[in-house]
Amino acid sequence: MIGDTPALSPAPVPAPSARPAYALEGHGLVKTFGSFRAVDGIDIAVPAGTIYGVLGPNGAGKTTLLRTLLGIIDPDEGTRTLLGEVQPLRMARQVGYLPEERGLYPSMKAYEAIAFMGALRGLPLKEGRVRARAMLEDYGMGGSIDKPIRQLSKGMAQTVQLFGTIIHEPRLIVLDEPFSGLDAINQEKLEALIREQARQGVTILFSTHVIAHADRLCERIAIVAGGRIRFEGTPGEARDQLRSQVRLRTRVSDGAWRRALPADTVAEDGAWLFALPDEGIEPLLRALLDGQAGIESLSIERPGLHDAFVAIAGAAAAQQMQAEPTPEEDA
Ligand SMILES: Nc1ncnc2c1ncn2[C@@H]1O[C@H](COP(=O)(O)OP(=O)(O)OP(=O)(O)O)[C@@H](O)[C@H]1O
Repeated sequence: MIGDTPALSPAPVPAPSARPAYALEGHGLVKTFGSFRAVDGIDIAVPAGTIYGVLGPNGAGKTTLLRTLLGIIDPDEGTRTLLGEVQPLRMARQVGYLPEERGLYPSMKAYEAIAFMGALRGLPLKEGRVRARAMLEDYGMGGSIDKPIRQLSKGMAQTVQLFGTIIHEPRLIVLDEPFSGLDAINQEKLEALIREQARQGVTILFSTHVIAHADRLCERIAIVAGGRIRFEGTPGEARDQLRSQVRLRTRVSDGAWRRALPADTVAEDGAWLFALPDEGIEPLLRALLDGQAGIESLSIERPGLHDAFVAIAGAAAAQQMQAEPTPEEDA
């Protein structure tokens, strides 16, 4: 949405040593629409230079949270700091924001649209045009440089908007559901682009309802449901909230060894399934060997981020996420 650009009153870029530890901070944020609390008391801190994911189902409050942090909407309660500035809009030229509702002028040529978006964030048009052409060329979209937006596929137009979001080389990039509407190849390219920006020291904050992207990309995540953060930490820490599962297959179906299996063991697809015991696997292994259970296979399965999400945000929220359309359906 090109028009989504606040009035600019740039603050000077601080020297690297003066840069804040957190690119974005929110404390006690509340945003209500009527009596509905879309953001219901959120504390968040996005470390500078990290890739940070806000993960949650539709309606969780992700967009409202991002917009509140950016200063596009004001919270009813709480405070926020963007790149060390308590008035977020003062840092607008240092920020690239890709809103969920995409939109470009259909008659504008692809490179012009990118340069125009850069100009809205203070980049001279001439420089923007040069950069835009190079970006499209490097990305394998050289054939689309001079095409009007209306002739581009939805995914290509989205890429153009993404380039317009980053052309002015912001220090903070905020992307609202950037993967939706992209096919698998372009999702991969976007992941690579996000990693490359992070390598250059840019902070990336993105929202998603697709757990795999967050799992692959993010150093830290916040799981949001019902306007609240239910978990904050690394994807690994989210997984650690759950115990690993043991999957055991035996050649012998019964025997005294069965008493060694934990009480919560269930049978699934011809295997025994149970949570890894607190004391580890060795005592159980010994009992199985002594009892001649005939171990066919035994695996310890670490929970995935999806399992952690189910446990943290609740099965209902996870089901809602699974019901989301695939990129192809989305396109
Ligand atoms: N301007 C508004 N007026 C009234 N209700 C709103 C407004 N903006 C958001 N909401 C409501 O607040 C809740 C959170 O919306 P939000 O867009 O922040 O969620 P989200 O997690 O980004 O989900 P989605 O991915 O579907 O956009 C939703 O129930 C939504 O209907």
